[in-house]
Amino acid sequence: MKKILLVGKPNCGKSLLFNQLTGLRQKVANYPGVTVEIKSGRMAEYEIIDFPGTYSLNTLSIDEKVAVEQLTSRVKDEETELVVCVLDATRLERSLVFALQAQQLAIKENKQIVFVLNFIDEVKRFGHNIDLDGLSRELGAPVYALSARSLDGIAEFKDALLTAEYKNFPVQAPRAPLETTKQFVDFSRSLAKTYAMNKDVVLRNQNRVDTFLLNSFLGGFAFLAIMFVLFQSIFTWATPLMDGVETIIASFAGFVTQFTGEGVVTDFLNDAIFGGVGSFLVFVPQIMVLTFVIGLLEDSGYLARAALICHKPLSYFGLSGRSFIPYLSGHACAIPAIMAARTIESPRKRLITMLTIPLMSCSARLPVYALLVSVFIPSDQYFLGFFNMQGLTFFGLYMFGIVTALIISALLSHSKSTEQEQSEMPFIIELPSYRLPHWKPLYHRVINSGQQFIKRAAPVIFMVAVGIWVLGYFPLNASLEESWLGSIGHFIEPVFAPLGLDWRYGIAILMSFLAREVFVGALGTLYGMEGADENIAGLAQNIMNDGLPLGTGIGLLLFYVVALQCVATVATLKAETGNAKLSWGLYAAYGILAYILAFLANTFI
Ligand SMILES: Nc1nc2c(ncn2[C@@H]2O[C@H](COP(=O)(O)OP(=O)(O)OP(=O)(O)O)[C@@H](O)[C@H]2O)c(=O)[nH]1
Ligand SMILES: [Mg+2]
Repeated sequence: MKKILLVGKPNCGKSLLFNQLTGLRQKVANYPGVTVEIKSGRMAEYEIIDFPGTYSLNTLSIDEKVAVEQLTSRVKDEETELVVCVLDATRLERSLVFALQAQQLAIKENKQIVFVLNFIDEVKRFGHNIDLDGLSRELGAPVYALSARSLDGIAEFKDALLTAEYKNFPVQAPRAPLETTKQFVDFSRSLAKTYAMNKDVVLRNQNRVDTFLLNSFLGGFAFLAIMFVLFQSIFTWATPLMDGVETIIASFAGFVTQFTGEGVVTDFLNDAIFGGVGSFLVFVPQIMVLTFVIGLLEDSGYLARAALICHKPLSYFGLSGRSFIPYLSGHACAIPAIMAARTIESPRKRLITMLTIPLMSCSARLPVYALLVSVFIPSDQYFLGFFNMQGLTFFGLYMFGIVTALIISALLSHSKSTEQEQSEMPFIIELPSYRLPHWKPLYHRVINSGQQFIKRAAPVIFMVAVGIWVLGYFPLNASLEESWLGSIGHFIEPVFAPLGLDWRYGIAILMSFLAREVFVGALGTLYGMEGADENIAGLAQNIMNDGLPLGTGIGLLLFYVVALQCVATVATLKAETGNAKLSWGLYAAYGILAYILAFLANTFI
């Protein structure tokens, strides 16, 4: 298939353009280094390939190096028809250096290249007009202007690609001789001077906000406030939605079981389906709220600033400011976060970041946290009369994960050798413009997060719920305690007794090593079978009736903060580090640490 390559500097809108051309939904966000892997999609008879952003072809960081190697080989590929080089029209000078290098590469392979000036909506808003023909003559290639966001000029550009109109333009070199790096930089500067809008205009608004947000004292304070609001909102905003889902499931269960009458079918539906799978569906809104809040932050332009503010404090723990973004996105899911760590320049800091990302409280932990917090922390207690205690505990759990990750990072980086130290790269990050988040990708991301959560966890939870139910139902007419499940449970009980937990929790915890969310589904099924049918989705109330002490509850929560119960994360770690032993070792190590913490909390609180 004929291929079109989409290249350009980081954060110039390649992925948004890719999405508009192919109809796919690649991740788009307002900081450099969002795309770390090549992705392809189709537009008519063409295959469009979205590349990770690169500042230059002679580059420093690992992720860019990989991208450059891929780019070089793809340009050589016979099927490659065209290179589309995307430029940020509001930052022309910075975009041009790479653009000119990419052009040189294309010319060498006798491939056609076109330039796309993206962000034309912003350029227009500033009242500036770019002379496209003039720029095209200077560059010796066709130049198109468009906005991947407002869709201005997209249809025309698509047309130009489909009709291969660019072929009328012979492959030729730019006007200036380009050999040394200085010549590239000088030519970019002179083009920007003639064609780009006045830099001061763009920077003025931004600088006003940044004097506050990047100020070492106020900025630090603002950072903490933003993080606090972020984690609090997951709890407070989602509560009414979760109550709504709970009510829907309960009434649906009532409606369905009305037809099945009394007997084994109703028991099964109530316990395994509504009690097991249903009690986990209650948490879908929370995952969507979390994705929404992280998405807002990612698309606003603040993240790169946060990375900058955090660079110094993080470096005390052997990490880099660049670790901040993977850490934050690890709160949604560890898998993309581990991959995002590719943008970290230093191999050692990258490894440490990857090994500690699983301690960030990912969305799969949310159901477990929410359930246990509502059991152990009263909903009507306030700290200083203002902060809800449940919300604060939630925040505390996230913090516990982060602090543990920092401590482990510090310990790991302690053994640094001088040779490795010398190979460390400087921390550089480009600050993007502040922007109102784009609703469409954000909307898709939020919906997608809910769907993915269900898709990933529901089959496992379903199987576990059914498995538990069957084992618990037989031998017929025996109590749960005397069932097959009960016998297995009592066999493993001694392992969990030091944590203050009985065999039912033991089963739920063991099962949750398949995936964390299973804990909720497994407990839901178990309680359903114990005859708490009248309160299908009200699992929290059922656990509360058990009267477990606070220390046990906190121990259980800490266990879930630390344990690495996600096989997919281990697989990603294995792929990214190339070290299977290390990855499974980490799975075991975090499991043991989690157990010790739960034991200590149960014993001493
Ligand atoms: N206003 C405006 N915003 C845009 C336009 N194109 C992209 N954006 C925004 O710019 C940011 C970066 O877009 P991406 O598509 O992620 O950029 P990218 O080039 O793929 O970035 P990397 O993957 O990091 O190299 C996002 O916040 C987009 O919503 C545009 O034409 N106008
Ligand atoms: Mg991208």
